[in-house]
Amino acid sequence: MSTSALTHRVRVLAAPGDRHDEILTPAALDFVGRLADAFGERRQEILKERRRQAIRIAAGAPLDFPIATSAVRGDRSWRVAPPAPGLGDRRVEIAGPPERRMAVNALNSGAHVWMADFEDATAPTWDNVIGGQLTLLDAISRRIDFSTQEGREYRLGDRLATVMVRPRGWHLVEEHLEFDGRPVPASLVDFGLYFFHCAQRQIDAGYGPYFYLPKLENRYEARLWNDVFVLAQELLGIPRGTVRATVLIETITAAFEMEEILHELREHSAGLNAGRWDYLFSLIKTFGHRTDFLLPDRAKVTMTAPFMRAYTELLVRTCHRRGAHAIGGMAAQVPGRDPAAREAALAKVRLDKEREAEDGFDGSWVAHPGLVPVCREVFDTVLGDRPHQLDRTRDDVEVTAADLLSVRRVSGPPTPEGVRTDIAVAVRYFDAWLRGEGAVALDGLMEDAATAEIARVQVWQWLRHRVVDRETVERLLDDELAALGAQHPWAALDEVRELFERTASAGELPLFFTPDAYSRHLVRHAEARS
Ligand SMILES: CC(=O)SCCNC(=O)CCNC(=O)[C@H](O)C(C)(C)COP(=O)(O)OP(=O)(O)OC[C@H]1O[C@@H](n2cnc3c(N)ncnc32)[C@H](O)[C@@H]1OP(=O)(O)O
Ligand SMILES: O=CC(=O)O
Ligand SMILES: [Mg+2]
Repeated sequence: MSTSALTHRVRVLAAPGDRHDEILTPAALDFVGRLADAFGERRQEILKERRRQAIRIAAGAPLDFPIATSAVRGDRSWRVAPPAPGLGDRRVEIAGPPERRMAVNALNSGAHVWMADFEDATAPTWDNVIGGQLTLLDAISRRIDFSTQEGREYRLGDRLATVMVRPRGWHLVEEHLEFDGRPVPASLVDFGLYFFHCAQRQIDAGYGPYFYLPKLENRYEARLWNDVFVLAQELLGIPRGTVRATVLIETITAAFEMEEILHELREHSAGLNAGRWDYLFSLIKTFGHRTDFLLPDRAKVTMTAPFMRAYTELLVRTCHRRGAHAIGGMAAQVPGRDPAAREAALAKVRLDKEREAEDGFDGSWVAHPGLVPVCREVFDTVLGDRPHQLDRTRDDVEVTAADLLSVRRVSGPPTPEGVRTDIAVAVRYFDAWLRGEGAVALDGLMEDAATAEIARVQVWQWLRHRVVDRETVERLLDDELAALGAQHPWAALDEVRELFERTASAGELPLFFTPDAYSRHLVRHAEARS
């Protein structure tokens, strides 16, 4: 692709970092500029529609499977594209931020897929965003090997996981890149830079440019992604249909449009994933104002809760009817070092994966290399030599709108320990995120942006329904901040307090904690460079 007149409309507003010029080439910026030019307005429309939908629901409009698309659901003839090279067998997928050490570990972990994550597991500092692109470029070009000062060697082995990249969601912008004086949608930055530098390299290596798409709320958002793929392939002369993308069903509204989302993306679809943590967050956020949606401690809302089960059962049935992989969600446990805690974590992960494999999922996510064997073992037992179980069409599953929303059966107030835990998680995670870490292990659990969203939105909900009083929350917040300060003298206590107060205890509920926190705390503007 030749650079075009768009280059001067794209500006980098950040100080040059080490090797950033390898990613921010004029041609790559031009490519991202073209995507921003073509899709920036539609992204705005999508955000407006999200707000309109939230208002409709708050005013009492029922959520249901859309009547307008009943023909798509009723037509048994369509299927998604067949699995692309490297995506036929996905029984174990490991997620993690695109950081060099983690990348080598994930690629060598024995998992079939590495989900390189710019969304829930990455705090989007400019260094993390461009560093992540460099990690991907180096990994895919097989020049990522390195040794640490302590003499530890990180070398890619012979059998590597297939790379799938998760760009940031439509709600975020990248303020260090401007197109026509406006920040570029973060989704287009992460997707565009990876696609520009690595799509052809991946094809040459026998794979392709593969993606995970986060936080979609409806079919129009899937259509937008499909159009992005079509244009991106056209611009780089890559055959249409080379891209594959797995959509995370992780919002309550998307659960009502699973078939439509597959249909929109069908020539590029690589199935659906049960993004259970954001799903729970979305449910609370969407219906937080209703007392019948009051949820107790996070630990009590498990995947066997009827409404969570309805969601995963529907996901498997929907995917398999359309020839698409159904990928399970993230069990939050990480192994840790203490042998007893490790055993307990492994047992919990095993149970979770067993349920998924028996329900018909074709594979599932793990958060840590130490969990790859258990996930593999469970899926090996169910799949045997078969790469997947697409033939299990789950015609026995019937899920209604009421089933997806049957929260009443688990609803109730929190325990004092549940309240304390959520405040501790939010405080500790916000501190890590503000320092550039998007995923952390806290008390044996993986915490990331999705789980932190649950923590803060639960506190908001409990305050709103007065099942917890403000004084208690303030006292616990003080305690947690004091404990954090004692443990980490460098912690950004004032910023964390402010972030918590704005997102968990303010009267109005911000839709995400990340956009505003990003603008206030992670953006480091410098003179425009191009
Ligand atoms: C809700 C969702 O969206 S889930 C998906 C998004 N979330 C994620 O992807 C989180 C993925 N997991 C992680 O980031 C990490 O496991 C954490 C942060 C939770 C814990 O990491 P650590 O504290 O480093 O764990 P631990 O000390 O046990 O790690 C041991 C080794 O395993 C590596 N490791 C741990 N997790 C991963 C991972 N997901 N991918 C690759 N390597 C990993 C570490 O880098 C470390 O390697 P090293 O010895 O070479 O330095
Ligand atoms: O992205 C995954 C989730 O559970 O959220
Ligand atoms: Mg998520």
